[in-house]
Parts: sequence; C-alpha cells; structure tokens
Amino acid sequence: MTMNATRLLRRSRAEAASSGSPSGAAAGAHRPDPGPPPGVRVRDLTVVYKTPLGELPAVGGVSLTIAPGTITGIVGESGSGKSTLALSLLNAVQPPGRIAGGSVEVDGLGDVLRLGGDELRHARGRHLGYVFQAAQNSLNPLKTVGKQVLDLGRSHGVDDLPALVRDARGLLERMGLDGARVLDSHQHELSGGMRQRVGIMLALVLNARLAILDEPTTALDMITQATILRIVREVHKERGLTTLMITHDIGVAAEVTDRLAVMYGGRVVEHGPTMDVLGAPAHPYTQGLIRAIPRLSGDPTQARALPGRPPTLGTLPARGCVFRERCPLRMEVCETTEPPRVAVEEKTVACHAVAARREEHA
Ligand SMILES: Nc1ncnc2c1ncn2[C@@H]1O[C@H](COP(=O)(O)OP(=O)(O)OP(=O)(O)O)[C@@H](O)[C@H]1O
Repeated sequence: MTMNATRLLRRSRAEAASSGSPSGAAAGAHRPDPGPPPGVRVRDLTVVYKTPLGELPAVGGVSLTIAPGTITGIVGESGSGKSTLALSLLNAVQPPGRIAGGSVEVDGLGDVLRLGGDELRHARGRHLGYVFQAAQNSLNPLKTVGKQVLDLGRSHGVDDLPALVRDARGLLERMGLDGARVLDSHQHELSGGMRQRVGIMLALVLNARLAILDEPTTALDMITQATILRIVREVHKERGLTTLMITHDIGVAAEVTDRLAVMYGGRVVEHGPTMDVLGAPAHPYTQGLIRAIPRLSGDPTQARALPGRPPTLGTLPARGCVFRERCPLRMEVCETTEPPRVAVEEKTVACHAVAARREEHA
C-alpha cells in the first residue's frame, strides 16, 4: 500500500474513533447530490451467444420498464436469462455473447448500449452499481478493502478521496460492520456475509443510483441472508435508489421486491406488482412456479414440481411460445406465433391463452 493510501485509511480510523457514530447511508459527501432515482426502459433487447449450433438468443426481444425508486425482482429458473439481462443493463455482455438488438435507456444516462470506452467505464460505478453473483469471492485477495475503495475512487477520478473513504466506512457501519476494521482487512479475514456487504458498499460508494444485485444472498446461511435482505431494503430507501435484484428464490423476491418480472427461456412472461404476480399469477409458468413452492402454495401436500425441464439455448424453440412444451394451456397458435403482451389488471402477461380468455370476456 502506498504511504498516501495508508495515511487516508489511518485518518478514517481516527475519525471513526472520535465520532463514535456511523456516518449513515445517505448520498456520499464526495459528490454533489446525483438527483432522483432513475427509471429504466429496456426495449426489444436481444442477446445471443455463439454456440456450435450458431448464435442463439439467451434474451429474446425483452421489453421491461423499471419504475424509479422501486425494487424490481427478476425471477426464473436457472438458464432463463436473468444474469444476461442484468449484464446488458451495464452493457457488459462478454464474448461469446453479443447484444444483437434493442436499447436500455437509463434516466440521466441515455441508451447504455450506445456507450463505450471511458463513457461506459465512468457510467459503471457512478450511475450503475453492480454486485456480481458470488460477490463474496470477487474481492481482490491481495489488497485490503480500503485500498480497493481508493483504487475505485482513483479510477473514477474522485478528487476527495478522504470523503470517499468516509462514505465507504459509513456504508459499512450502516450495514452493521466495524467500518474502519473492515477497510483494513483482506478478503480472507472476512466472512461470506461480510464480503457480501463489502460488495454492496463497493457498488454504492460512488453514489450509483441504479443498483443491480445478482443473487445477493446465494451461499449465505438463513440468518445472514435475512440480514442482507434487510440491508438491501434499508439502503435502497435511505439512498433513494432504483434497485434490480436477480434471484432464483421466489421467497427472497417476495420479501424484498415491489415489482416482479418472471423470466422463462429468455422472455419476460409476466411483470407487475409483486403482490399481484405472486398472489394472482396469470401466466401458466408463474402459476406452476408458485405451485412448486410449499410455503407459497399454502398447502405443503399440494406442492407440485413443474413437469419437464427448462430449455437450454439449443432446445429453445425458434418460433412461437418458448413455454409451450411444458404448458397445460397450449394451443395451436403457440407453435408458430410469439405470444402478445396483454394487460391483466396492473400486470403485463405474454400468453396466447390469457389473451384469448381476455378477448372472450371483452
Ligand atoms: N458464456 C456463455 N456461452 C454460451 N451460453 C451461455 C453463456 N452464458 C450463458 N449462456 C446461456 O444463456 C442462457 C441464459 O443464461 P443466464 O446465465 O443469463 O441465465 P440465468 O437465469 O442467470 O441462470 P443462473 O440462475 O443459472 O445464473 C443459458 O441457456 C446459458 O446456458
């Protein structure tokens, strides 16, 4: 560690000792107020991966509006395209993947898919905070957390590094940790839950207002999981964020999110207020997912796994509805035509059967 870094971190420790209280999680002092939480509009997003069978879509024409200030969950089985969608929001899809079409408009940033080079690097961190899947293991093992905060600040041209370190400490203390001690620690000195909190701090310390959390509680024990979820909710509120949370665990989504998007085979099949999606699911896939979870279905003896297996890129049908193979409501049109998106109360549902039923009742 350079002398300068050591001095900055020492100063942070001295301040911690003299102030005695955490500096809270409100927006950081090293930067003027970045404004209200942003809205996000994903339009016709298609992301393909190169495979031996050619380029195949992991995300197929997804449109999704994320309202400012909400916590939106993305749920779906493994391979449904959740992480690929999250990476697209940062324009961070890597080869053999490629964003083949669409746009991702973020308030205050414009279309993220049109950003490149320095602009994009700047946007990540300053506007878009991302906690990777398995963030517990993504810290640099050779550097203390404090040094990583300073590296982050320098790489984003932060002038007031002491203020940045103070914010990092405040965020850590807000999340129930001894901030000064954690800043002084290496990854191996921290538990999984502590590392996850460090990941959240690193995503937010530059004042990003759009937080993207990919499976933030995977691999944590139940108690630590509950703590992290509480922290996500509280920090979201205090810092005025728009938060997107990827999870395969509907129970987690039910606890934390305001709105829920259900993905299947690279499509968003149902989206709306979490209470409505889980309480009155309209898409046959969402209905099946909920029936498979005893604590949500209400009757453990009635819990039934969805028949069949989720598709892979190679088995995904090129035309028609991607869910039809497993669908109890399958109709002829599902073989050939992509389902329309229909409004069902406050939800949007992509299903031919739901659309047909609505027409009957119209
Ligand atoms: N690097 C890659 N090369 C080829 N195919 C990929 C690659 N990354 C993902 N895929 C495929 O794209 C599809 C979507 O994957 P993605 O990881 O986005 O799904 P997910 O819902 O996040 O799954 P999980 O919960 O398991 O992470 C899957 O079929 C996956 O096998």
